[in-house]
Amino acid sequence: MNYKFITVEGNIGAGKTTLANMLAKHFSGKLILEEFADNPFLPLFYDKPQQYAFPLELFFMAERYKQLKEMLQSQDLFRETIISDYLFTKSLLFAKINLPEEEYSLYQKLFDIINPQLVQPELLIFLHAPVPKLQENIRHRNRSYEQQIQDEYLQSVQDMYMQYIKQHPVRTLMVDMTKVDFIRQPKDFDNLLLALEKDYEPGVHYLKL
Ligand SMILES: Nc1ncnc2c1ncn2[C@@H]1O[C@H](COP(=O)(O)OP(=O)(O)OP(=O)(O)O)[C@@H](O)[C@H]1O
Repeated sequence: MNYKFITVEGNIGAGKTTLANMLAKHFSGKLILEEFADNPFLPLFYDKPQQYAFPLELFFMAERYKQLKEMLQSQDLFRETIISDYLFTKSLLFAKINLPEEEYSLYQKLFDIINPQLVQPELLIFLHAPVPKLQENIRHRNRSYEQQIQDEYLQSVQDMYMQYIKQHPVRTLMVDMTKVDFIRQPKDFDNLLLALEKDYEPGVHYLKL
C-alpha cells in the first residue's frame, strides 16, 4: 500500500470513524479522529443554528488545525501510515452551508491563511451513502442532539462535498455505501484493502465493493 496519509470523509453518519479505526488497526498506523464531542457549541448549534453557527465553525477550525499540526509535526513524515477521519477543508464546507455571507467571507479569509500550513492527504476515501441510509445510522447511534437533523441538511452537506471533490484534483476513491457494511460484511473491507493496493491518478475513482 503506497499511501502514507489517508483521509476518510463522508456525510454525517456515513461511517468515517468506523472505517478510519479499521484502517489504522490494519496498517498499524496513527489515527487522527475528529473530537467533535469536545465542541461545546455543537448541541447549542443544533438547537439554535443561526445563533451558534459562527462560534461552532471557529471552534472546529481551531481544534482541527491544532490537532493536525501537532500530529503531522510529531511524525517522521511519513514513516508510518496516518489515517484521519476528516479533511481540514471540512470546516470550510460546513461553514459555507451554515454561515451568512459576510461571516463566511471572514471565515474563508482565516481558512486561507491557515490551510497552506497543513499537509494534505495523499488519498481521500469518500463514503457516499444515500440520505435515508444516513438517517438510519444517525437514529441507530442515537446522539440526542442529532435526532432532528433534516434530510435537506444532509443533502446540502452531500452536495457541498461533491462540488468540492469535482472542483479540486484530489485523489479520491468514491465508495458507494448503499450495500456496504465494513463491520458485518468483512468481505467489503477485504475488497477495499485490495483497491488500496492500486496506484490512482489525481481525480475521482468510483468504487463498488
Ligand atoms: N464544521 C461543522 N459544522 C457543523 N457541524 C459539524 C461540523 N463538523 C462536524 N459537525 C457535526 O459534528 C458531528 C460529528 O460529525 P462527523 O460527521 O464528523 O462525525 P460522524 O457523524 O460521527 O461521522 P461518521 O458517522 O461518518 O463516523 C455531526 O453532528 C456533524 O454534523
